[in-house]
Amino acid sequence: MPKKNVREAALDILEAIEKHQSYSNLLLNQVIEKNHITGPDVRLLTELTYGTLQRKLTLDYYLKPFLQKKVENWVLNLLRLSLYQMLYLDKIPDRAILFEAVEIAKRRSHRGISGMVNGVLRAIQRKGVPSLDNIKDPVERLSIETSHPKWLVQRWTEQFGFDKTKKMCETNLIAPLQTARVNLTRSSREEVITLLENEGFIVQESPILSEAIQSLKGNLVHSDCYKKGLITIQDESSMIVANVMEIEPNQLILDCCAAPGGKTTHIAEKLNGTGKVIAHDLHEHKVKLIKENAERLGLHNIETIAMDSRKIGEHYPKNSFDRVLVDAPCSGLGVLRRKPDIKYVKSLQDIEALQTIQHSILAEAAEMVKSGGILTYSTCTVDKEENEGTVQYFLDRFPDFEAYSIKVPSTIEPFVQHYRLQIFPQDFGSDGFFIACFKKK
Ligand SMILES: C[S@@+](CC[C@H](N)C(=O)[O-])C[C@H]1O[C@@H](n2cnc3c(N)ncnc32)[C@H](O)[C@@H]1O
Repeated sequence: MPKKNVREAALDILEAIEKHQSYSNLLLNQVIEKNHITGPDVRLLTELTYGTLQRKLTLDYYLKPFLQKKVENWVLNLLRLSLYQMLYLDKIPDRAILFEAVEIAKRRSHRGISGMVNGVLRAIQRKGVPSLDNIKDPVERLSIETSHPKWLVQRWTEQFGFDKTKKMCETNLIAPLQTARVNLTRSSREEVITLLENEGFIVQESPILSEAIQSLKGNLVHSDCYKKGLITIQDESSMIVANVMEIEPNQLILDCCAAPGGKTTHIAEKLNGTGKVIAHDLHEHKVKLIKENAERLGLHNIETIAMDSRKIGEHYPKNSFDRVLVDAPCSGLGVLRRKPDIKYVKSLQDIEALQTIQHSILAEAAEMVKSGGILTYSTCTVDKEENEGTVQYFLDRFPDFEAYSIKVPSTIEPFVQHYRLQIFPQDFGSDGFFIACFKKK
């Protein structure tokens, strides 16, 4: 198969994202595979795609005075892609950026378009981009400067204050470190670090969790340690969830929203060969991912079922599980560093619709918990109404549960407030995340 030029591949991905064909991370992997892109080109493609997407609103602000009339979407994306390189990447000379942009425009269209692309980029080179100081409203300025929609910056400012919002928006522009969880049923963190170093990776211990490692160089998915089931790629915030569930040997645990199985497998590891985790997700193809992960990690105490967790009451007797986890489908506003497209497509209506689903799943999950058992609710989002609102809904609706103060490692303790934990991306450099526990009386 012919290899596609990296910039053209980036443009394809940007366009597909805008047409809502898929999420950026999935599209990137598909394009890398399809075009046999390898080594430094993978890094460049990732940087170009994520960088341009992350900075979309800022780039549009800069481009606006140079565009006389509306341009086709692919042309706008080509201009964004080129300007991103001109402004944020110092290793690529402007003349190379302009040359590539014009060549792509020529291949895709007629002379008029390539001339216009050339003209706009040259004008920006000559005149420079407009200053952000022209924006007087602080919320609007933060929105443009960090490329988050204004409604979201406004909402976060009302919920958490301007300073916290500013830090969050700025952190969302920084690529996260890859982190992994060591499968402690098979190895220790020290052993895995040595093995990975022998493979040429540069890794270090996580300062916040004893089973976590951080990769400073190299994609751990390609390591032998990963293939042999010694590690799972997982964000540190996600790893906190199984840590607060107070898992003990021989427990029966229900994971209501489990695919691809990051937390299911962590729970199974904590059960250390005893007990059982029953893992649900909506569709068979998603459940398959949990099975594959369990097999890779050599975990035999996991049972998977494709099921709508809004109907679990039809499948199990009441009060049958020691622990129940609802790692709910959510607005995902805590993972904007990994999925920048989310910030442009999620709306207030989405948050409300997701909350309704969360309420239904929690209502069913509540019935499943044994007396004295713990129900854990978590999301990878930062939104007070979605998270705290759901907690309040639950406590009001289920008086047989009480808010249960979560027990976290000492490094995370200062962040627990009112029994629950809202992690911001700037707190530890991990995903924005929310965790609350309820104990059945
Ligand atoms: C946040 S993700 C779960 C991530 C997973 N717990 C992990 O750690 O790998 C939420 C999951 O909920 C699933 N989901 C959404 N609605 C559901 C429902 N009604 N019943 C069961 N699963 C559902 C989605 O398919 C998605 O896989």
